[in-house]
Parts: sequence; C-alpha cells; structure tokens
Amino acid sequence: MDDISLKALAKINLGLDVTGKREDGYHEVRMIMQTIHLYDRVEIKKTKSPAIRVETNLYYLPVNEDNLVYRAAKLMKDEFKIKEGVRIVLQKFIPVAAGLAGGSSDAAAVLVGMNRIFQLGLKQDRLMEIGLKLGADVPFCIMRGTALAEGIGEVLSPLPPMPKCPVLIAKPGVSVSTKFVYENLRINEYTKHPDIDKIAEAIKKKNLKDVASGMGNILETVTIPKYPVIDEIKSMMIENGALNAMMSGSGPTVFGLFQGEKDVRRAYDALKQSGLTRNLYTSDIHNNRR
Ligand SMILES: C[C@@](CO)(OP(=O)(O)O)[C@H](O)COP(=O)(O)OP(=O)(O)OC[C@H]1O[C@@H](n2ccc(N)nc2=O)[C@H](O)[C@@H]1O
Ligand SMILES: Nc1ncnc2c1ncn2[C@@H]1O[C@H](COP(=O)(O)OP(=O)(O)O)[C@@H](O)[C@H]1O
Repeated sequence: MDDISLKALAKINLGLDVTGKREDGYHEVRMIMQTIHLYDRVEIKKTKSPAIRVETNLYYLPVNEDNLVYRAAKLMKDEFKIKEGVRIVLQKFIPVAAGLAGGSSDAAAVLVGMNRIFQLGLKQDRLMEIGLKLGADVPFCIMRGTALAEGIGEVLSPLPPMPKCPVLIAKPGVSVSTKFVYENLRINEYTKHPDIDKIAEAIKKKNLKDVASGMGNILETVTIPKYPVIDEIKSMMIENGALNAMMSGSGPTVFGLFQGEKDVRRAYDALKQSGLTRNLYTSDIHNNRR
C-alpha cells in the first residue's frame, strides 16, 4: 500500500475542569472528550524523494513545520528512520483555532496513516505516546470515542458510548489561541467547577438529559468575557430547543446537544438568520474507536 486516505474527526468537550498547574506551565485537567462526525480529509502518499510535502485547501495555513501534519510526519520519519518521503494532501473542513482539535486530529491521522503505509506495526498505545509530543489532545484524537481525560489531557479512561444525538456546531468569526486562554485562567474560591464525575455517570447510565444538564467548561470564564458573542450563541441555541449549549475547549466554538432532528433544524435556522456565526454545521456523535 503506497497511499491512504483518512478522516480526521473533530472533538467536543462535554465537560472541562482545571484542577491545577504544573511547573512547566501546563494545566492539570479533568475533561469529558467526545468525537463528533465533522472531519478533515487527510491523504498520505509515499514518495521516493525523502521530502515531506504538504498541500492544503486553506491558503492561510502553513505548509512547513508550522503545520501539525508536517510535524507529525517529521516525527515519524526521524523516530523510525524512514528514508522515503510523503506527500500529504489536507482538506480542511473543521474550523481552525476553534476548540475542536482540528490540527491535533490531522496530526493523529498522519501518525495512524504512516504506521499503516510504512508497515511499522506500532500499537495504538505507542502511537498515543508519540502523539503527546505534538499536543495534549493528540492521544485522544488517536483513540476517539468517549473518554475521561486527566493529566494534561493524555491520561485517558475510555467511557461507554455517549447516547447518540444531533449536535449543532457554531463558530463566531473570531479565533482563540489555546495558549492565551490557559495563561489567562484565574481560579479562586468563587470559581464554579463543573462536576465531571456527574457527566461520566450520566454517560454510563445512557441518560442524555443528565449529560446535557451536567455540561460545564471552566475555560468559558476566560473566553466569554473577551467574546460575549459566545454567550449570545449559547442562549440562541437553548431558546431554540437545545438540551444545553456550551463552548468547546478553549473556544470560541459553541456546540448544542439536541433531542431530535426537528429541534436542531430550528436552532440551525435561527442561528443562520442571526448572522452571529461564521461556521455553522449540524453534526452527530461518533462513537467508534480506532
Ligand atoms: C483546551 C483543549 C481541551 O480539549 O482543547 P482546544 O481548545 O485546544 O481544542 C486542550 O486542553 C488543549 O490541548 P492542545 O490544543 O492539544 O494543547 P497543546 O497544543 O499541547 O498546548 C497549547 C497551549 O495550551 C496550554 N495547555 C494545554 C493543555 C493543558 N492541559 N494545559 C495547558 O496549559 C499549553 O501551555 C500550550 O501553551
Ligand atoms: N493542520 C492544521 N490544522 C489547523 N491548524 C493548524 C494545523 N497545523 C497547525 N495549525 C495551527 O494551530 C493552531 C490551532 O489550531 P486548531 O487545532 O485548529 O485549534 P484548537 O487547538 O483550538 O482546536 C492554528 O492557529 C493553526 O495556525
């Protein structure tokens, strides 16, 4: 096999809490991670020339070592002394710098894809270890499904599949840097922490309503004051039938969980009309692990 085409799926955080800060500046988290069916397409072709070449449909994305797919390919080449090169064609559909782990998922796809086309025979755990060098969310993007993430996001405990439901994804026309959000997080005794265990319990009981009512993201305390439009989008989703709506990751994307297709359509139409969002997609829960 000389080439492979893979989906790089986005994630949402059904819950996100920060419990401490490490000496290296990274934060200790407790998060409920969920893969959704919104994806980039990553094609990888083996080439005789040793170079890594990247092409993408988004003109503003770098195609050098600043692109996570380039970094992932370089890491695999160096680690496993691969002499050949790769040509990577990246078709982006996941909004960039949105809190949906698009870049991390693209990198995960390159690790998985190169493991296959170069027949390296690496187990998933090993790929996840390598992935952590590229970003805290990469191990989850390799595993997929539903999981409790601890540590800096890399200590993963699989959870049973989240109940299926329509998901509305709405990103306002602003971009947020994850680094900025973590650096500006201030936690004190008044800060409300989401109950991560309650969400995990609701998932185990397959109770969608309790998952929705338990949703919470401590990073909203940084991103929403800076971009109040996030709150407007959340309110609009809830007023139009969402079980609940919340910011994903460091934002600014808002997702809503819905009971059925009719509800999600109503909220989609309302948001489309409002002009509050630049990217608006209906999606759903993707439970299959890799
Ligand atoms: C907030 C989350 C929630 O899933 O997702 P996104 O909003 O990025 O999608 C993640 O914790 C983001 O993970 P990821 O985007 O892979 O992080 P990295 O590239 O490793 O780090 C980006 C920046 O965030 C900070 N960071 C990241 C993870 C973490 N647990 N603590 C941190 O303080 C790092 O210091 C770094 O400056
Ligand atoms: N393949 C990639 N896709 C998207 N962004 C990338 C990629 N490679 C590098 N980046 C850079 O990483 C930053 C964060 O990207 P992304 O993963 O989309 O966001 P988030 O961490 O919020 O989920 C962007 O500002 C972008 O310049």
